[in-house]
Amino acid sequence: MDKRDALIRLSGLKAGGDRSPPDLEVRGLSLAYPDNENALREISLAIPAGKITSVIGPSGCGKSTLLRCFNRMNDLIEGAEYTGSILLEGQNILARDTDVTLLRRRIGMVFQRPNPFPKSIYENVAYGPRIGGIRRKRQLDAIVEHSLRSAALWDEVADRLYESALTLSLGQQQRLVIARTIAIEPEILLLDEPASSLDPISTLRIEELIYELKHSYTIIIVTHNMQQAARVSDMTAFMHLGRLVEFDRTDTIFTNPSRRETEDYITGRYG
Ligand SMILES: Nc1ncnc2c1ncn2[C@@H]1O[C@H](COP(=O)(O)OP(=O)(O)OP(=O)(O)O)[C@@H](O)[C@H]1O
Repeated sequence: MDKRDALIRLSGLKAGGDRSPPDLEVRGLSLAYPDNENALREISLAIPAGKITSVIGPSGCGKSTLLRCFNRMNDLIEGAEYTGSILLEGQNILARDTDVTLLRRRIGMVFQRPNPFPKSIYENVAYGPRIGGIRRKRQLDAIVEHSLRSAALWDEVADRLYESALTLSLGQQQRLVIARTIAIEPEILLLDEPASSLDPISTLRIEELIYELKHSYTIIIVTHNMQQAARVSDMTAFMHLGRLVEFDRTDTIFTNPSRRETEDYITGRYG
């Protein structure tokens, strides 16, 4: 089995199948936590495939909660209850019988703070493919190199692959986490404020990387940083108090929003 076959097998794609990102559509999604009945209220939106969608809005409006619905991370929160559906290629991923492990392979997530494993740089990236059944060193080497290159980190770490990931700078760690996510070939990437703990230069590198990655993935990014949303995304969703207020092309949201609440937020009148 060559590397591509291995990746295809891991991602559940058909052999020789295309890598065009799948459609993702949210329909009437509501979510309640025990102490917040309206964390999400009747959200509906179609995430365009192969594009970057930003989710913006004031603190506590439900951005991260929405993001976590896409790979069922809210299942891990006791008492979180949701209704509605999210269709991935027409199949409701919120259905009880969804294989959540496979789903999380198809929809990878990167969190706010880099969370590499306390292992070598190589092991961080090889871990997922190995769990997925790839054992041959040559194949793993190829996946590690490809993933690190895709995450724009290879040149900085090629000669120190067996050093601890914790010796990397925070910005490098976040790119490593992105490489680790890419290594299992997801189709969709969820990024929850991926640059918020980074310095401006590392932030710029992550933004450039996100922009590059959109050629291969559908990306949904939660950000507090409106300039970042304006710079990197094709589409922007503005949320407030658990509702989706407006969803449109990013340039429209930032230059000619149709809702007063959106305008107030992007012009800094609140939030
Ligand atoms: N694990 C949880 N348990 C209970 N309530 C939660 C949990 N996570 C979030 N909430 C609540 O749900 C609402 C939405 O939170 P969420 O974190 O999704 O908002 P956010 O827009 O991402 O906020 P921020 O920008 O501050 O990260 C808030 O009222 C929050 O207190």
